[in-house]
Amino acid sequence: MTSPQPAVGTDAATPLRLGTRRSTLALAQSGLVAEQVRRATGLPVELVGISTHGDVSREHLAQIGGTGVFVSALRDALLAGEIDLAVHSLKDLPTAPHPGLTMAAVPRREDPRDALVTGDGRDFEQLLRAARPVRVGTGAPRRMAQLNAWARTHGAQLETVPIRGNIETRIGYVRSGEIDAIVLAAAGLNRVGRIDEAAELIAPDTVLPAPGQGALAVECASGNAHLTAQLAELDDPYTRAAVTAERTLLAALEAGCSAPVGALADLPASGQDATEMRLRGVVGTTDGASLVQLSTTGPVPASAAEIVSQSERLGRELADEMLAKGAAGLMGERAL
Ligand SMILES: NCc1[nH]cc(CCC(=O)O)c1CC(=O)O
Repeated sequence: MTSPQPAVGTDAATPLRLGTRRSTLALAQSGLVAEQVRRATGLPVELVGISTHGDVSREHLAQIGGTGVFVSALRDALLAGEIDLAVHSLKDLPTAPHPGLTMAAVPRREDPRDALVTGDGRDFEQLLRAARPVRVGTGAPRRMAQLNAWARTHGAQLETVPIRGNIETRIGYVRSGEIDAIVLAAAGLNRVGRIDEAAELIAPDTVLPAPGQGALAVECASGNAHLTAQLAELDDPYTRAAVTAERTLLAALEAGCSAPVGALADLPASGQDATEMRLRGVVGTTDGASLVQLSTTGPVPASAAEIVSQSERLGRELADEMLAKGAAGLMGERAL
């Protein structure tokens, strides 16, 4: 994985060290960003594999707090100066900024939707017509709430099975027939080259993705001003605005990373002429019996300065409306 170091004494540029986990998805994401960084800086970039306790003990990890452990190992390496930059799935990052680190770039987001992989290629509604409860592999409260609500509109029943592991392992449960379907982020499937295996890309009107889903965050040490400026070239202002609105909504609902909150900011009108940004949000009980789903619109930020202020305002506005409709009570079930 590590490309050859330039021999000592040569005048080859010192490579930028991009820290990455070794999962297929992490390597794919890091590889994509490494290529963009090479183009933007003209510097060589080497991938540095970071092993985490979480990679060693996955079962335990799921119980002690999911992907947070992976994020921390990369952040520790950044703060220790062992690596220069790290790439995270934005949806795995806590909403609070991390002291000493800067989110230097949010590259252009790809498909934010959830995808459904099924054993026989049937889509969700076809599966619901089966006589027995459909077994869907997901432990995410957000997905459980919205899939259960969807099943209810068809008078059907779901059985959600909390499966764990990386994308390959999860698809394996469907292929072996242990479960009927699995829900995965389309972006992740796409990055590992398996999007063709999706039976359905789920419309956000039915299942809103996790805040930040499909987007990446490129992080470096705040003190590294030169690199921060170079990485800014990778930033996509529109993606930055959208994920800022989504993550502000999440934070304002005071929801943790595993809370049943879906959010998506997009442009309801297509193309360059869009003047409005729409933010949709949902919270619900995991059984899908109660959902609070609302949307609001605001102006598309016209400048870098407006991205933060306008997107944050949109996120807070929608959170206030959702809280007024009882959102807090629905999330409260997590404490039970
Ligand atoms: N929860 C783990 C995780 N974190 C990011 C992705 C996919 C990539 C992305 O959303 O950018 C996934 C897998 C999944 O939810 O299917």
